[in-house]
Amino acid sequence: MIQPEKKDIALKVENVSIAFGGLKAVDDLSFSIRRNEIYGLIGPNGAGKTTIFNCITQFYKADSGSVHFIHSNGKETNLMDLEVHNVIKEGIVRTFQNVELIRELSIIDNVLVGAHHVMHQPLLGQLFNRGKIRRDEEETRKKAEGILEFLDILHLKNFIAGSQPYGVQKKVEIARTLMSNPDLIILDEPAAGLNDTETKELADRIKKIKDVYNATILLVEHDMRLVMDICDHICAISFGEKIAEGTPKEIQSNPEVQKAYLGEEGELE
Ligand SMILES: Nc1ncnc2c1ncn2[C@@H]1O[C@H](COP(=O)(O)OP(=O)(O)OP(=O)(O)O)[C@@H](O)[C@H]1O
Repeated sequence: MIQPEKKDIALKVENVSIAFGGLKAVDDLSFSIRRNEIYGLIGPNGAGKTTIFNCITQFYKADSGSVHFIHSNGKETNLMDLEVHNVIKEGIVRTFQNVELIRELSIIDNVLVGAHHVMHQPLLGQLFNRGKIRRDEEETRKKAEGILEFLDILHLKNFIAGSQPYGVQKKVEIARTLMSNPDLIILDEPAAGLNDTETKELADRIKKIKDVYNATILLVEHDMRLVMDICDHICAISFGEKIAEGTPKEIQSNPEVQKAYLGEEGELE
């Protein structure tokens, strides 16, 4: 694979390792993601995909290695220096393997939760700037509605999130990430639980998100058709180690990858 130039890189994972007890879940893993690309992380069950996501977002602190995020203005941040709640302020957001919405709230309110850290005002500001706060809230609501429209679920905005089909809930989760103007969106198995039609629609949306929101996207996914269809580059891991990296075509024909998947349901087609 042609290595990207430094200025084109958005995320650089270098020699990251983490062990749980005696088990090395991620072992000296390195990869770089280009700005404004869709990058896929694949591997059999238990390969360490979610663990590396957690090491990037600082939910887990890696035992060794570094994770650098490079902003479009060239500023570089070692995410390992940050606490988990500060990672979002760098423009990095994620969705979870299992949808994590506030089930009792309406769809629009769930999306508005995604603007919380942008909206935060000190108490004195809240007392003296009521007009401005109202205008900000209106603007935020309009933005949320715009995102719901982009994802074709604006007509459902007042429905309770927990009452909606899984495909809709997944879209709401994605909508929430878009509220914070992210530079890097991390999607953990976005197609899990979706049917074929929903998966195709999701693939189309993820490509559009990349273009419309000018974001870089990192995803873990077992649905190989989705991965091969939308990813610009893919990293395949097995037992926490990188076994291959390249374009979808290169990954599909890689013998090591095929061996790792032998007997797995997710065939490389
Ligand atoms: N908090 C933890 N404590 C102990 N072991 C863990 C922890 N998190 C992950 N592991 C172990 O690390 C290994 C990698 O798990 P991980 O969830 O990252 O795999 P994965 O590739 O995301 O799998 P899947 O595709 O099934 O979601 C597994 O053996 C898992 O049991």
